[in-house]
Amino acid sequence: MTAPDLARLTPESEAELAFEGALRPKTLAEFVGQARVRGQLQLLLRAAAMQNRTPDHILLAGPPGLGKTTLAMIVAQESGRSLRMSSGPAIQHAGDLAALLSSLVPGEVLFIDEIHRMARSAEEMLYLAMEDFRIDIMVGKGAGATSIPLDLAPFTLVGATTRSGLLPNPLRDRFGFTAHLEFYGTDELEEVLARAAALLELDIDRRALAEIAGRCRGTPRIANRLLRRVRDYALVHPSTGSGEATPSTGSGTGPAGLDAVHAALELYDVDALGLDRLDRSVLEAILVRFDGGPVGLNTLAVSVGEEAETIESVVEPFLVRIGMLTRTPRGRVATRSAWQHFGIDRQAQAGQSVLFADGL
Ligand SMILES: Nc1ncnc2c1ncn2[C@@H]1O[C@H](COP(=O)(O)OP(=O)(O)OP(=O)(O)O)[C@@H](O)[C@H]1O
Repeated sequence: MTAPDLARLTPESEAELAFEGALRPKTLAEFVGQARVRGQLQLLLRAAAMQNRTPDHILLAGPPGLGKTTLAMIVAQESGRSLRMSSGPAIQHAGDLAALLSSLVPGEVLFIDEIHRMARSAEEMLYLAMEDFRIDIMVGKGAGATSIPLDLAPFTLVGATTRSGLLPNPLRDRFGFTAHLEFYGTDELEEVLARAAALLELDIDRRALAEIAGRCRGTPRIANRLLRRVRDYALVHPSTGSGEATPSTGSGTGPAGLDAVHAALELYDVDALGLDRLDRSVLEAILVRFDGGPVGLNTLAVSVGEEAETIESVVEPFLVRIGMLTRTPRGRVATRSAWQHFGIDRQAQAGQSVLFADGL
């Protein structure tokens, strides 16, 4: 049995959703990192407040777990408006969207997660709604069909996407502002972790936090998830504390320390760079089965038994960012760092592949 994927990027259970909810920053000031995006949003919200109008529509683009939902909630909170949440996969017909839009109260913030997965017919309805706060509802079919215009209450749409390239240009152009969320630096992640540890009243030493920060793929969701597993580990194995007495409890084991982090992350199959089982199988497939590449996305997906979309939107962005993978017009190619990280000798590997190709 393989270890559960700690670094998988969507919340996996009700308990995890509740855990994420408890740790979500509620204001822009509490939101760690992404300084440029925070500044841009602040300006946009202040200008709208000064003119007493709904803020412009906002598109949040970036890999999963970087804070898009959190920012949508903050936009509503900071502009003193209520938030309605939906997602692209839940809007499969224009009628679904019409029902949602026509029930918005004036000034409401509508958050559509995974907006790139909305039905095409709904997308087209959204163009008019975003621009003129109006939709046309089709009644009847065929030659007798008529369209009835319906005025909507003004609203702010906040769309989130992990694949902004899939959004049609007319939709992308209707957002007044697009925020591109970047992976977080280790200092920022340490701050995210220190904040979460304080909220969870978890006693953990600074070196342990720094170690987790370096192993969470630049992603706050994974940072919080790893923290939770380390907390479990330290609870079950109190001897993995830092050894320093905790002033508050007087306990001899002290705060959770580096040993707990190393042991918990090894148990959950997260390596020194934060790569998890899927990251490693993608890289190993490229290195061993395809001689380092180039290999096409679909072939790669079949070879590791995973959806191409997951590889493209979840696995690759981080591997590209840490310089292990490049995308070329001919396919994915592993870099020298990837060969080194896996300790595979490129020449020896090429020799083996020739033998296989010759049927020897
Ligand atoms: N800048 C941040 N500071 C502190 N915590 C953060 C930050 N960004 C995200 N988090 C935490 O990470 C978790 C995931 O964030 P969120 O749900 O907003 O990500 P997302 O980008 O919407 O993910 P998805 O694309 O899967 O919907 C939340 O628990 C949130 O508290």
